[in-house]
Amino acid sequence: MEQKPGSPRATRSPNLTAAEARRAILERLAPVSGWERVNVRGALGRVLAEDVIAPCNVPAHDNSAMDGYAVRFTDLDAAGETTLSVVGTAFAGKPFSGMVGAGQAVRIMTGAPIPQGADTIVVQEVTRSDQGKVFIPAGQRAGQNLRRAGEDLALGSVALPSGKRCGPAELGVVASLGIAEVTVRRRLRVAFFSTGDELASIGKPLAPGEVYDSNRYTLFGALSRLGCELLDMGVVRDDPAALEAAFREAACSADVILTSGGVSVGEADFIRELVNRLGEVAFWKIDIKPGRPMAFGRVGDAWLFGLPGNPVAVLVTFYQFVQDALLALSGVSPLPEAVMLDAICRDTIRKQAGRREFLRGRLTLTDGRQTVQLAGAQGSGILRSMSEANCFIVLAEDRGDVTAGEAVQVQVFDGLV
Ligand SMILES: Nc1nc2c(c(=O)[nH]1)N[C@H]1C(S)=C(S)[C@@H](COP(=O)(O)OP(=O)(O)OC[C@H]3O[C@@H](n4cnc5c(N)ncnc54)[C@H](O)[C@@H]3O)O[C@H]1N2
Ligand code: MOO
Repeated sequence: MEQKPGSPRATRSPNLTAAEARRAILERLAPVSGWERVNVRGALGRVLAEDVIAPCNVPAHDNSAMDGYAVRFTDLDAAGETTLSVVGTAFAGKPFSGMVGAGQAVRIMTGAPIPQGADTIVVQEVTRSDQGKVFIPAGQRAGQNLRRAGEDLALGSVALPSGKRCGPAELGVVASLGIAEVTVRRRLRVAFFSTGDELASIGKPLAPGEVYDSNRYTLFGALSRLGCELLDMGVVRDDPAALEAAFREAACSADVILTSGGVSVGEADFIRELVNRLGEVAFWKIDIKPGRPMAFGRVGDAWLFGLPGNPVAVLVTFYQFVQDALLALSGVSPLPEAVMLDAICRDTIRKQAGRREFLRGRLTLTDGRQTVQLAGAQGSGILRSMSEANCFIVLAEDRGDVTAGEAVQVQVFDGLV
């Protein structure tokens, strides 16, 4: 259809935007089927295939949040000091079995069950004790310093939902319920290889014009952290027959195929053509930098991500598109949201409007304000600045140059829990 000159579509690039590409990928993907039972430690990094229902309350009983005295609130003088007789001691794991009667208190430790009759804990530091008596000052609140049974996880409730990826906190939650095994989705199988005649394997001297194959190690790291089952297929030469054989083998053995290199328009860039023949290329150009040529599609029953060869473009496309796709295929739901922050940019940056740019940045707190600066040179072959960065500076499509002192959005690399 003809476009009116000046209308937004008339000037629009035929490539997808980053958001369109993410959507196009994610709307096609459904989680792999298949599950297994694993023990608590084995659940680290795995995705729950069913809800974990609490078989008990956590905590199992009302208990004290502080070291102090368990008392009856009605005994306390609101206006002055109250003297109570100490009739016993309650430890975590060694409850006081008697009853706290009128005018009585029980010495209690953090975590110890609340003795019968008591309803309030007075923290030790505000009290005095002498010869079996404890003196409680005015100003206590009814029910203070108590942790209720089930206040963390209530019996019968969903402690962890299906689709949750287990990190350290989830392992702790499962263990706190006394559960020894959980049901998780099977691991995603990912086959990956580097393409290029110039690639040399590490440990060998470089011939003229060669570079060491670093992308396969970067991808190994990124994929291992996601808990994928890996099929490392090495380096495949820029030879259509060798590439076809590699794709066929990968498609038979994996859910996902990841390649790097060969997706641009050079004479040795065969990937797109080949995938179109063996399956389907859904798209292969995104208006981003770095990482503009990235092919997404299918080969046989496997999903294909043909990442660009430049080492930084590999990581940018992996984090912006592939990682969430792999998580979605692994059954993670909902997908984790990227941590985006506003920060004052300390550098001036030239930016071409019409594409989304991801720059490597270092985010710091300077004089109480979040500020970010470029983490070194930004060429898409310069991996060192990636290793020195702790965030991407994300410049949206409609943004032009950034002048030092302006606010920018950053995407923080790491989650903690
Ligand atoms: N005429 C055009 N040229 C290029 C375009 C374009 O649109 N038109 N796009 C540029 C962009 S952007 C990128 S990114 C690259 C992507 O090209 P390829 O995916 O075909 O990648 P290669 O040409 O194979 O390699 C690019 C670069 O990266 C090095 N490389 C490749 N694999 C590895 C590896 N496993 N480990 C380390 N380094 C690797 C390779 O030696 C090249 O230097 O194309 C631009 N050109
Ligand atoms: O993907 Mo390229 O320059 O955008 O690295």
